[in-house]
Amino acid sequence: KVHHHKWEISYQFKSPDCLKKLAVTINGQTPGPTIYATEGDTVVIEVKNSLLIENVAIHWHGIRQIGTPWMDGTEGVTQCPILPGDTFVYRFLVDQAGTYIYHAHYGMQRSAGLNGMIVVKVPDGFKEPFTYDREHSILLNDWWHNSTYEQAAGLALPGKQFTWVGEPHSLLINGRGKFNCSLNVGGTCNSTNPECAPYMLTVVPGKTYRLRIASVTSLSALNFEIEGHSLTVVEADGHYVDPFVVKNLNIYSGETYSVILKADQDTTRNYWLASNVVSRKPGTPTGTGILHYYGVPRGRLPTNAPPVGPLWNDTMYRFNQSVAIHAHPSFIESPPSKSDRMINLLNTQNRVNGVMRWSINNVSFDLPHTPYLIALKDNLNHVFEQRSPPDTYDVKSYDIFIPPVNPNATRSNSIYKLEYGSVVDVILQNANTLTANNSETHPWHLHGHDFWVLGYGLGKFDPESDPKRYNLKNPILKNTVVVHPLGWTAIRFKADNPGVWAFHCHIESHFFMGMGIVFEEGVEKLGQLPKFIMGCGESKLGN
Ligand SMILES: O=C1O[C@H]([C@@H](O)CO)C(O)=C1O
Repeated sequence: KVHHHKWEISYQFKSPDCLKKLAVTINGQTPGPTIYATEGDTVVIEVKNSLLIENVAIHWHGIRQIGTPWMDGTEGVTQCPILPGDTFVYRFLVDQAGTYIYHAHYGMQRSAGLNGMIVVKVPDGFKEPFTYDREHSILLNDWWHNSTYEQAAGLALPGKQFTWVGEPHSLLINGRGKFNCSLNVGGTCNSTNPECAPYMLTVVPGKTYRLRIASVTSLSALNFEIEGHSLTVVEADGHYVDPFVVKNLNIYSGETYSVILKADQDTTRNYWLASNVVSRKPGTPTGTGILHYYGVPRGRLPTNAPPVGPLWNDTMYRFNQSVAIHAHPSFIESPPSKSDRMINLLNTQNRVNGVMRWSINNVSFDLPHTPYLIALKDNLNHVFEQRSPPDTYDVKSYDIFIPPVNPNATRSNSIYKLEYGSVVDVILQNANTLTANNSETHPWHLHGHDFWVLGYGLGKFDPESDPKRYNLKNPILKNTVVVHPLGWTAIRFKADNPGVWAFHCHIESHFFMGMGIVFEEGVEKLGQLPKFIMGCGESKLGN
């Protein structure tokens, strides 16, 4: 089956947290419409860019784009941006049931509001390893009142002019939050605006629900809780997991989960849905919604305060939840037992010519203006640096517990070329930032593949002993994985999807500040590239 969608992207005034702000919308909405399809279907989205003076590109996060690498929607990597007034038609196969998201992948545009969910159902007759009566989708986000231009410009300024984006003003649940309007006297905040009425999840007593939960936050790691109810985690990034019960779910930007919720508590009251910042010192109030028991007046708020989540700096709590996730016993896809190449990536915060950057093995990533896919196919070798970035750093002696001894890094747009069909291990190592006694959480997202999560550690990765402890028995497959503060995460994937694929921290400001790399594999296997992805930089429309 082919699903056709017609989207117009435009700026509109929106009040998701009660304060009026220009937001990038899809057909006037933010979040955008949910895309529904069944495994094996084709989705066609005709995107018209009606932003007045801004380009756009849309990434289908978690969709592997096997055979259609030019549909990945990553500006600078797989396509030229869509110019104002132009229309671009995305067309791709959804080959794997599960919960996915879409969002802008151009500059820091995602945080302006261009995001939404993709729900891919299992084919008729397929039995999932759990049952439920109904399903609902919950999209979590963080939200700022200043524009993404202001944010991006501030991050690019040198020295003291550097302006960090700061903690979000609000947390949104399905595009709804509540800013405290008394802090905006004389402004445009209106707490009675129906646009910021809390999201209400209505449940019928005794019924069972599948909640598809996704995070498109620009910065925040979140903890999601439904007051008084436990959640059974059953899916992560499109893969069934061995079910496990949590009081609340830590969810990092770019991740998706399905949880099972039973409406089995006191049916004479309503309960809070709560989204709290974890892993950074919170500066944002709890984002709330309502779990509404059918029969209770909709407007009746719980009289108690909403849940505040775990301690924000309880890394162990989050680490333990990460390691609790395993593949479902009936759906184990075993990883190859060995890898052909090991890439050790050290994540550090640095300065390059006075500008604050993030780097990987001391290389801070810059996107070129000619998309790699086109440059590689057309042998435009001069449009990006041809020297490969380093596969490793001084793993043995680098001290991750102190600010970098050499705070300088270089900027480069060089890429990693992978042998087609080879098995690649990547070990991501977090270190101390430029500030003493500080290390951050980074969710890394790989385009074009799912990878096995072989292991997590806190502290320094030991290349001798840690690989011996890798989970090769029932590792989960994911497209986004967290690296905990001062910790490491090891993943394995097969480089078998011809194309060029970004791999980066899903914190939007961090990728903007250089925290990412790009893999190339098997581009020579691709036929002629479609012309409509071309026309920018040195890629000529007529090529
Ligand atoms: O990239 C970042 O910069 C700031 C801070 O380190 C400098 O202001 C921060 O918290 C980040 O995550």
